Amino acid sequence: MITTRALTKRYGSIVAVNAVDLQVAEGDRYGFLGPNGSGKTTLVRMLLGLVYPTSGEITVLGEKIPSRAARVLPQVGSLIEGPAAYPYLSGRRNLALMDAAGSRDSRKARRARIEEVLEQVGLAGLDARPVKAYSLGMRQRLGIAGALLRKPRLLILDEPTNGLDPQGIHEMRDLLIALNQAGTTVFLSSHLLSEIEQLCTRVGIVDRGNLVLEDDLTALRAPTGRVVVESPDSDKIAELLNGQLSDRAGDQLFIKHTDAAELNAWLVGEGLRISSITAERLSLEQVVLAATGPGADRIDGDAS
Ligand SMILES: Nc1ncnc2c1ncn2[C@@H]1O[C@H](COP(=O)(O)OP(=O)(O)OP(=O)(O)O)[C@@H](O)[C@H]1O
Repeated sequence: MITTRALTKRYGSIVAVNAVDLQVAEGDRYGFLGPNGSGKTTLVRMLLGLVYPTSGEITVLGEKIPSRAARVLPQVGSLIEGPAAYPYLSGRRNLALMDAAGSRDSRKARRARIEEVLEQVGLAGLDARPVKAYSLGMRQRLGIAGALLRKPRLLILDEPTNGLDPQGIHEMRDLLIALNQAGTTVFLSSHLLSEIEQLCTRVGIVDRGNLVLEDDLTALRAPTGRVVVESPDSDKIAELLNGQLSDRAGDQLFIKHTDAAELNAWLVGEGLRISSITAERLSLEQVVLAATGPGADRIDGDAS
């Protein structure tokens, strides 16, 4: 769906995007995660042919960008830096104007398409109020509705939840998951760890213009090979499993073992009491910290 090879953008002495190799597959919900100023907007703009790379290659839907942008972009919906709309016109009128550009269908078909996208984004009951009276969440959804008019195979969204309240963030997440399940590949940038963790199937982590890690979330969050055991008998367990004990924090023991159920059965068989036992998995935050080092505290962990 999207591939970049050694994609680089320099602004004078600033390297905004540095030799990035990106791989987004059909059906992904891909989260492009990085702190403010790490080059996300620049990369998104390059994907859409709005900014020209200094060097490197971009392929979107099998075609080179920017040279073949005119062929590809009709199949791509996008939302960058807040949706643009005419503030004194209604949402429907705005969508009609977006749709009019490039549509040869009948008026009836166009009206039906507008109602369909409004329904998709949860704005079916929209009245005649001008867009300037909308909440930010409504404007954001109207922007997505505009992006959906062309029934895109791919949605590219730059910080789609910026400025939304927790309810708005929740609705946007549900909307993007529903669109993805209906067949649309979603690529979005964000500086919010929790947003990516809750929404995405694949993640690319960018730090100061460099893609430092790219993988499926399930692979990043796979079991580490340790089991975390909490027990009032932690001293006895630590003694018994001395060779396998990898770490300890009070009554919490980190034991080298791949099967929590098996270990549990064995410990119980030894007459030891277990408060909790689970296979250890890293949080996305731990993965990001490991990939980027101390600078990663600039990525916000909290979406609210
Ligand atoms: N047109 C420009 N001219 C000069 N420098 C730019 C330009 N656009 C971006 N930059 C610089 O490139 C770097 C990356 O910026 P970019 O906006 O792509 O990051 P970002 O991760 O999207 O950040 P944010 O989330 O704040 O938008 C920054 O240092 C920025 O100052």
